[in-house]
Amino acid sequence: LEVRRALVKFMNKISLGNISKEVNFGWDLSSDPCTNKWEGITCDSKKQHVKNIVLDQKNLTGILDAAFVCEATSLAVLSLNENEIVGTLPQEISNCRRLTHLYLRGNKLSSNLPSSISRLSNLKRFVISDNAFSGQIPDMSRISGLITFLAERNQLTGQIPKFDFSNLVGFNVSYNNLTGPVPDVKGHFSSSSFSGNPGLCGVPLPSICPPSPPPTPHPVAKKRKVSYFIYLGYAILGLIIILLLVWKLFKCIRKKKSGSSPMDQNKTIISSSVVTKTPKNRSEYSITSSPENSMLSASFEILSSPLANKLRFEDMLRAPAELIGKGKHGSVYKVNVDGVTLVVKRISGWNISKDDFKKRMQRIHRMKHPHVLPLVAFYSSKQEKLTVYKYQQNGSLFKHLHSSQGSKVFEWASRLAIAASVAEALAFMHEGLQNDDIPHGNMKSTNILLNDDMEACIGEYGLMPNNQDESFIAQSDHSIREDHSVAITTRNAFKMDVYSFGVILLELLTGKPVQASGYDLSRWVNSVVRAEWTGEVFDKSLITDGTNEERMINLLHVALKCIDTSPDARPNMKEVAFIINSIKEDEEKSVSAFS
Ligand SMILES: Nc1ncnc2c1ncn2[C@@H]1O[C@H](COP(=O)(O)OP(=O)(O)OP(=O)(O)O)[C@@H](O)[C@H]1O
Repeated sequence: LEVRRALVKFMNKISLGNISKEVNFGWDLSSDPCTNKWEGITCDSKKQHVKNIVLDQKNLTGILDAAFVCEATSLAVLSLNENEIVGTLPQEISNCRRLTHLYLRGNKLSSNLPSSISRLSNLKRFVISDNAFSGQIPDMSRISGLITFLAERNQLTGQIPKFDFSNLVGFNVSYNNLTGPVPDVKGHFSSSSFSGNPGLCGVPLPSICPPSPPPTPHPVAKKRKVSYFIYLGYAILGLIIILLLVWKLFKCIRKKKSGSSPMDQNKTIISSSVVTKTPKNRSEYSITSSPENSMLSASFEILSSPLANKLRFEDMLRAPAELIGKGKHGSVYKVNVDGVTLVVKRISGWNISKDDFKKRMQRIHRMKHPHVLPLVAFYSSKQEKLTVYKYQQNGSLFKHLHSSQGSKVFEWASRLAIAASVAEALAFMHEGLQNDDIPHGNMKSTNILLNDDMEACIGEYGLMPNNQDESFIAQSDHSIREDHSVAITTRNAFKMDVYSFGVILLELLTGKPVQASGYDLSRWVNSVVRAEWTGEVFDKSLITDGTNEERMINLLHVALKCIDTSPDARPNMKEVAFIINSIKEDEEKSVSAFS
């Protein structure tokens, strides 16, 4: 029964709940996959174990949940060719230990191939042609029985790993972005197996590889050469130390003479504390060598916060910085200044003038709400925009919901409290900033932070370009990009926040992370609800905790309204906050009635 349940879940996910209603299709809990011959399933002769699942060309548009399908531990053939399956090929595919044939040709699968496929030791045929897989091909050299590897027309990169070409009868990696030399195919394959990869070279391709580095010298000569280099290294090191000392001495004398500003010191300190990328060892957010050097402090604005009273820009830049995140919209550093831990966000890719950014930050700062993380300070120059917040050691909502350390704190009452406070805070910000056209722009569970009392605070408000910059938003917000009905206008930018808030509600209710985009989760929930399996949507831990299902359904309805494909049909945040608060009040009443 366990296997049957897992297979139904697999089908539910891969078909997005649109399971065929045809008689004899099967794939439901009331029949048996073997004796009732579910569509596409072949079992062993005793009709006890599922051996093959072949669902080619079945209009499947969901995601492939390998953990569920691999509960059928005898599975040997999984064939899902010519569908429209999205998402990734999950690591759990290696749970299908007996798998011999995996066919995924002609789908919309993307992202890296899981390294776990190298553990599928019984694999004979592996076909992933015509998808959008990227990243490196995992090492499959240990799969001795592999006879076919077809991966043409994907976006694979890196070098071709080791294969035993003498065993392979089919091999094709053409039309990817692979690089480096073609391995020795022992004459088994022609150039058509490798063509369409501009970075590949060598036989059987016409392009010749650049000469390899000269052969390593004879051991004795090499040893002599090595010791020569060691001595030379010492000499250079000595010279560098002497030069450094002279330079330091010179600097001290000059400082004494001219009483130089502490700014001069930043150049070295920042460079050593933050990853360097740009030439001349400028740090990622080093601004000292920019033309605006003299205006450095002027561009840094400390906002009235008890935290920031003593904060100086120089100290912040001088402090050791740890890179804790690098997203599409910038890098985030954790910095400790005089015992206070701060988070500095370096915003990238936003063409906003220094003055506009300054006005925007000041405007946002005036909107104070207990559930919005206050800006401690910001820096705005032509090239650089930085914002400073207090570090929240309890981390983000994302971490608590989805990381393996996910704590018990996240029972229903906490989730409801988080939903209510975030909705209220967002409603407050929307109301105050409507006329200034400043929505949040990037609402997601990593931007909901939990303060010392484990209360939710919205972080990074308004750090996204205004929606006038259509291309930026279109790239950055998948939910919007996928939401074809949305023309990106100023008017519905606030409704995009509502959509994203709806996705956060779905994360709270389902306990499932957003996969490639918020749209995936919305689509899945919508499909399950349409199929009248609403109960299936909810996080198992909520169900086992005995959470009141009616209130969960009420919150789910709010979420579904928020993620309506038509922005006009979505409620505004004030309405959302009102309903969530009434659900919360109901909950509190019922709890006090029981206690
Ligand atoms: N004030 C803060 N305190 C603690 N952690 C924070 C704070 N601000 C951000 N973080 C965490 O730092 C990490 C990186 O933040 P960042 O904003 O770059 O990530 P992101 O939201 O996933 O990406 P992006 O904003 O670029 O789309 C996230 O995990 C986020 O939860």
